Amino acid sequence: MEVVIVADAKAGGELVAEAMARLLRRKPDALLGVATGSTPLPVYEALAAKVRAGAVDTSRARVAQLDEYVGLPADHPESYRSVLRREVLEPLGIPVDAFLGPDGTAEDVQAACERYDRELAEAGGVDLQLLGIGTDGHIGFNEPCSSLASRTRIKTLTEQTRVDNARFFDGDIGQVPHHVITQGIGTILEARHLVLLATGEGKAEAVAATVEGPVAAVCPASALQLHPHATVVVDETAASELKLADYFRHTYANKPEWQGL
Ligand SMILES: N[C@@H]1[C@@H](O)[C@H](O)[C@@H](COP(=O)(O)O)O[C@@H]1O
Repeated sequence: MEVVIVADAKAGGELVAEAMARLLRRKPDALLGVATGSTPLPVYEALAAKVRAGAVDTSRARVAQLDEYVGLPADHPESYRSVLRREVLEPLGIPVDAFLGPDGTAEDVQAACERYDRELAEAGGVDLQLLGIGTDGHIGFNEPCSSLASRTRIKTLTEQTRVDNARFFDGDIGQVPHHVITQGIGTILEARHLVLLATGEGKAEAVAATVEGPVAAVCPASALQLHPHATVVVDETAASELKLADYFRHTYANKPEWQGL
Protein backbone atom coordinates (compact mmCIF):
# COMPACT_ATOMS: atom_id res chain seq x y z
CA MET A 1 0.00 0.00 0.00
CA GLU A 2 1.28 3.44 -0.88
CA VAL A 3 0.37 6.34 1.40
CA VAL A 4 0.64 9.86 0.01
CA ILE A 5 0.28 12.79 2.38
CA VAL A 6 -0.78 16.02 0.68
CA ALA A 7 -1.22 19.52 2.06
CA ASP A 8 -4.97 19.78 1.72
CA ALA A 9 -8.12 18.54 -0.01
CA LYS A 10 -7.44 20.56 -3.16
CA ALA A 11 -3.97 19.03 -3.59
CA GLY A 12 -5.45 15.55 -3.03
CA GLY A 13 -8.10 16.20 -5.66
CA GLU A 14 -5.49 17.36 -8.17
CA LEU A 15 -3.27 14.32 -7.55
CA VAL A 16 -6.07 11.79 -7.95
CA ALA A 17 -7.50 13.61 -11.00
CA GLU A 18 -4.07 13.43 -12.62
CA ALA A 19 -3.94 9.66 -11.96
CA MET A 20 -7.34 9.32 -13.67
CA ALA A 21 -6.22 11.51 -16.56
CA ARG A 22 -3.09 9.42 -17.07
CA LEU A 23 -5.22 6.27 -17.09
CA LEU A 24 -7.59 7.76 -19.68
CA ARG A 25 -4.69 8.81 -21.91
CA ARG A 26 -3.40 5.24 -21.81
CA LYS A 27 -6.85 3.62 -22.00
CA PRO A 28 -9.52 6.02 -23.33
CA ASP A 29 -12.40 3.61 -22.58
CA ALA A 30 -11.26 2.93 -19.01
CA LEU A 31 -13.93 2.00 -16.48
CA LEU A 32 -13.69 4.47 -13.59
CA GLY A 33 -15.24 3.40 -10.30
CA VAL A 34 -16.54 6.51 -8.58
CA ALA A 35 -17.64 7.30 -5.04
CA THR A 36 -20.11 9.76 -3.60
CA GLY A 37 -19.76 11.96 -0.53
CA SER A 38 -17.98 15.29 -0.08
CA THR A 39 -14.42 13.97 -0.23
CA PRO A 40 -14.20 13.11 -3.96
CA LEU A 41 -15.66 16.44 -5.14
CA PRO A 42 -12.24 18.13 -5.59
CA VAL A 43 -11.21 15.16 -7.76
CA TYR A 44 -14.20 15.56 -10.07
CA GLU A 45 -13.68 19.34 -10.21
CA ALA A 46 -9.99 18.95 -11.09
CA LEU A 47 -10.73 16.32 -13.72
CA ALA A 48 -13.49 18.45 -15.25
CA ALA A 49 -11.02 21.36 -15.47
CA LYS A 50 -8.61 19.12 -17.39
CA VAL A 51 -11.41 18.12 -19.76
CA ARG A 52 -12.30 21.77 -20.38
CA ALA A 53 -8.63 22.58 -20.98
CA GLY A 54 -8.39 19.74 -23.54
CA ALA A 55 -5.79 17.92 -21.41
CA VAL A 56 -7.83 14.72 -21.30
CA ASP A 57 -10.60 13.21 -23.37
CA THR A 58 -13.45 11.53 -21.47
CA SER A 59 -15.70 10.90 -24.47
CA ARG A 60 -15.09 7.14 -24.35
CA ALA A 61 -14.71 6.80 -20.57
CA ARG A 62 -17.09 4.59 -18.64
CA VAL A 63 -18.23 5.05 -15.06
CA ALA A 64 -19.32 2.49 -12.44
CA GLN A 65 -21.23 3.22 -9.27
CA LEU A 66 -20.02 1.96 -5.90
CA ASP A 67 -23.21 1.90 -3.88
CA GLU A 68 -26.82 3.03 -3.80
CA TYR A 69 -29.69 3.63 -1.39
CA VAL A 70 -32.45 1.07 -1.51
CA GLY A 71 -35.91 2.42 -2.19
CA LEU A 72 -35.06 5.93 -3.41
CA PRO A 73 -36.44 6.42 -6.92
CA ALA A 74 -33.61 6.80 -9.45
CA ASP A 75 -34.66 10.42 -10.09
CA HIS A 76 -34.61 11.35 -6.37
CA PRO A 77 -31.98 14.11 -6.06
CA GLU A 78 -30.08 12.14 -3.39
CA SER A 79 -30.12 8.73 -5.08
CA TYR A 80 -26.47 8.09 -5.82
CA ARG A 81 -27.38 7.66 -9.48
CA SER A 82 -28.67 11.26 -9.53
CA VAL A 83 -25.71 12.50 -7.49
CA LEU A 84 -23.19 10.91 -9.84
CA ARG A 85 -25.01 12.19 -12.90
CA ARG A 86 -24.80 15.71 -11.45
CA GLU A 87 -21.27 15.56 -10.01
CA VAL A 88 -19.46 13.26 -12.45
CA LEU A 89 -21.21 12.47 -15.74
CA GLU A 90 -22.40 15.98 -16.64
CA PRO A 91 -19.21 17.91 -15.73
CA LEU A 92 -17.04 15.29 -17.44
CA GLY A 93 -19.25 15.02 -20.52
CA ILE A 94 -19.73 11.27 -20.13
CA PRO A 95 -22.98 9.96 -21.66
CA VAL A 96 -25.54 8.27 -19.38
CA ASP A 97 -25.31 5.04 -21.38
CA ALA A 98 -21.66 4.72 -20.33
CA PHE A 99 -22.79 4.44 -16.72
CA LEU A 100 -23.15 1.19 -14.78
CA GLY A 101 -25.00 1.03 -11.49
CA PRO A 102 -27.20 -1.25 -9.38
CA ASP A 103 -30.96 -0.80 -9.35
CA GLY A 104 -31.92 0.43 -5.88
CA THR A 105 -35.62 0.10 -6.67
CA ALA A 106 -35.58 -3.50 -7.93
CA GLU A 107 -38.25 -5.77 -6.46
CA ASP A 108 -35.70 -8.57 -6.16
CA VAL A 109 -32.76 -6.72 -4.64
CA GLN A 110 -30.53 -9.78 -4.38
CA ALA A 111 -30.98 -10.52 -8.10
CA ALA A 112 -30.16 -6.86 -8.89
CA CYS A 113 -26.95 -7.16 -6.84
CA GLU A 114 -25.87 -10.34 -8.59
CA ARG A 115 -26.68 -8.77 -11.96
CA TYR A 116 -24.50 -5.78 -11.12
CA ASP A 117 -21.50 -7.96 -10.21
CA ARG A 118 -21.95 -9.76 -13.55
CA GLU A 119 -22.19 -6.45 -15.45
CA LEU A 120 -18.96 -5.21 -13.88
CA ALA A 121 -17.15 -8.40 -14.87
CA GLU A 122 -18.60 -8.33 -18.41
CA ALA A 123 -17.46 -4.71 -18.76
CA GLY A 124 -13.91 -5.94 -18.18
CA GLY A 125 -13.67 -4.90 -14.52
CA VAL A 126 -13.01 -1.54 -12.92
CA ASP A 127 -9.66 0.01 -13.87
CA LEU A 128 -9.44 2.57 -11.07
CA GLN A 129 -11.78 2.60 -8.11
CA LEU A 130 -11.93 5.83 -6.14
CA LEU A 131 -13.02 5.33 -2.53
CA GLY A 132 -13.86 7.61 0.35
CA ILE A 133 -13.98 6.33 3.90
CA GLY A 134 -16.63 6.54 6.58
CA THR A 135 -15.75 7.72 10.08
CA ASP A 136 -16.19 4.08 11.14
CA GLY A 137 -13.84 2.79 8.43
CA HIS A 138 -16.50 1.77 5.91
CA ILE A 139 -15.83 1.72 2.18
CA GLY A 140 -18.76 1.92 -0.19
CA PHE A 141 -21.46 1.06 2.31
CA ASN A 142 -19.61 -1.93 3.76
CA GLU A 143 -20.15 -1.23 7.41
CA PRO A 144 -17.88 -2.64 10.16
CA CYS A 145 -17.81 -6.45 10.25
CA SER A 146 -18.73 -6.80 6.57
CA SER A 147 -17.11 -9.92 5.18
CA LEU A 148 -13.82 -9.10 3.50
CA ALA A 149 -14.88 -11.53 0.74
CA SER A 150 -18.35 -10.04 0.28
CA ARG A 151 -19.99 -9.50 -3.09
CA THR A 152 -22.48 -6.80 -4.03
CA ARG A 153 -25.46 -7.15 -1.69
CA ILE A 154 -27.95 -5.34 0.50
CA LYS A 155 -26.69 -3.90 3.79
CA THR A 156 -28.22 -2.10 6.76
CA LEU A 157 -26.63 1.24 7.65
CA THR A 158 -25.30 1.94 11.12
CA GLU A 159 -26.90 4.80 13.02
CA GLN A 160 -23.56 6.68 12.75
CA THR A 161 -23.59 6.53 8.94
CA ARG A 162 -27.21 7.68 8.83
CA VAL A 163 -26.32 10.60 11.12
CA ASP A 164 -23.27 11.41 8.93
CA ASN A 165 -25.38 11.35 5.75
CA ALA A 166 -28.39 13.25 7.12
CA ARG A 167 -26.75 16.47 5.89
CA PHE A 168 -27.70 15.46 2.35
CA PHE A 169 -31.35 15.04 3.44
CA ASP A 170 -32.03 18.50 4.93
CA GLY A 171 -30.39 17.35 8.19
CA ASP A 172 -33.35 15.01 8.75
CA ILE A 173 -32.17 11.51 9.70
CA GLY A 174 -35.73 10.26 9.20
CA GLN A 175 -35.28 10.71 5.44
CA VAL A 176 -32.03 8.67 5.26
CA PRO A 177 -32.83 5.15 4.06
CA HIS A 178 -31.90 2.28 6.36
CA HIS A 179 -30.90 -0.06 3.54
CA VAL A 180 -28.39 0.20 0.75
CA ILE A 181 -26.80 -1.81 -2.03
CA THR A 182 -23.03 -1.78 -2.02
CA GLN A 183 -20.31 -3.41 -4.02
CA GLY A 184 -18.90 -6.00 -1.64
CA ILE A 185 -15.37 -5.77 -0.34
CA GLY A 186 -14.45 -8.77 -2.50
CA THR A 187 -15.96 -6.96 -5.50
CA ILE A 188 -14.06 -3.75 -4.72
CA LEU A 189 -10.79 -5.67 -4.39
CA GLU A 190 -11.18 -6.84 -8.01
CA ALA A 191 -10.56 -3.33 -9.36
CA ARG A 192 -7.07 -3.00 -10.83
CA HIS A 193 -6.14 0.07 -8.82
CA LEU A 194 -7.76 1.25 -5.59
CA VAL A 195 -7.39 4.89 -4.61
CA LEU A 196 -8.75 5.85 -1.20
CA LEU A 197 -8.99 9.58 -0.53
CA ALA A 198 -9.51 10.90 3.00
CA THR A 199 -9.46 14.50 4.18
CA GLY A 200 -10.17 16.18 7.50
CA GLU A 201 -9.50 15.36 11.11
CA GLY A 202 -12.71 13.36 11.41
CA LYS A 203 -11.13 10.64 9.26
CA ALA A 204 -7.78 10.44 11.12
CA GLU A 205 -8.68 7.50 13.33
CA ALA A 206 -10.23 5.50 10.49
CA VAL A 207 -7.17 6.19 8.30
CA ALA A 208 -4.78 4.98 11.00
CA ALA A 209 -6.79 1.78 11.45
CA THR A 210 -6.86 1.28 7.65
CA VAL A 211 -3.15 1.79 7.07
CA GLU A 212 -1.45 0.70 10.30
CA GLY A 213 -4.02 -1.51 11.99
CA PRO A 214 -4.53 -5.22 11.41
CA VAL A 215 -6.56 -6.43 8.42
CA ALA A 216 -9.88 -6.84 10.15
CA ALA A 217 -13.53 -6.77 9.14
CA VAL A 218 -14.21 -4.32 11.95
CA CYS A 219 -12.36 -1.76 9.78
CA PRO A 220 -13.54 -2.63 6.25
CA ALA A 221 -11.05 -0.26 4.60
CA SER A 222 -8.17 -2.29 6.08
CA ALA A 223 -8.92 -4.80 3.28
CA LEU A 224 -6.90 -2.44 1.04
CA GLN A 225 -3.82 -3.99 2.62
CA LEU A 226 -4.66 -7.15 0.66
CA HIS A 227 -4.63 -5.38 -2.71
CA PRO A 228 -1.47 -5.34 -4.86
CA HIS A 229 -2.06 -1.76 -6.06
CA ALA A 230 -3.71 0.37 -3.41
CA THR A 231 -3.00 4.06 -2.90
CA VAL A 232 -4.18 6.02 0.12
CA VAL A 233 -4.15 9.79 -0.39
CA VAL A 234 -4.64 11.79 2.80
CA ASP A 235 -4.32 15.43 3.77
CA GLU A 236 -2.27 16.50 6.78
CA THR A 237 -5.23 16.41 9.17
CA ALA A 238 -6.43 12.95 8.09
CA ALA A 239 -2.80 11.77 8.44
CA SER A 240 -2.48 13.15 11.97
CA GLU A 241 -2.83 9.74 13.70
CA LEU A 242 -0.35 7.91 11.45
CA LYS A 243 2.73 6.75 13.35
CA LEU A 244 4.65 6.18 10.12
CA ALA A 245 3.77 9.58 8.59
CA ASP A 246 7.42 10.64 8.24
CA TYR A 247 8.31 7.41 6.50
CA PHE A 248 5.41 7.86 4.06
CA ARG A 249 6.51 11.45 3.35
CA HIS A 250 10.10 10.35 2.77
CA THR A 251 9.04 7.48 0.46
CA TYR A 252 6.83 9.68 -1.69
CA ALA A 253 9.39 12.51 -1.85
CA ASN A 254 11.96 10.05 -3.20
CA LYS A 255 9.68 8.23 -5.59
CA PRO A 256 10.89 8.04 -9.19
CA GLU A 257 8.74 10.33 -11.34
CA TRP A 258 7.85 7.61 -13.85
CA GLN A 259 6.09 5.54 -11.25
CA GLY A 260 2.99 7.77 -11.04
CA LEU A 261 0.37 6.91 -8.43
N1 LIG B 1 -21.33 5.52 0.74
C1 LIG B 1 -20.58 6.71 0.93
C2 LIG B 1 -19.10 6.35 0.95
O1 LIG B 1 -18.71 5.86 -0.32
C3 LIG B 1 -18.28 7.58 1.34
O2 LIG B 1 -16.92 7.25 1.32
C4 LIG B 1 -18.68 8.02 2.73
C5 LIG B 1 -17.87 9.20 3.24
O3 LIG B 1 -18.38 10.40 2.77
P1 LIG B 1 -17.67 11.80 2.87
O4 LIG B 1 -16.62 11.79 1.82
O5 LIG B 1 -18.74 12.79 2.59
O6 LIG B 1 -17.12 11.89 4.24
O7 LIG B 1 -20.04 8.41 2.65
C6 LIG B 1 -20.99 7.45 2.20
O8 LIG B 1 -21.26 6.59 3.25
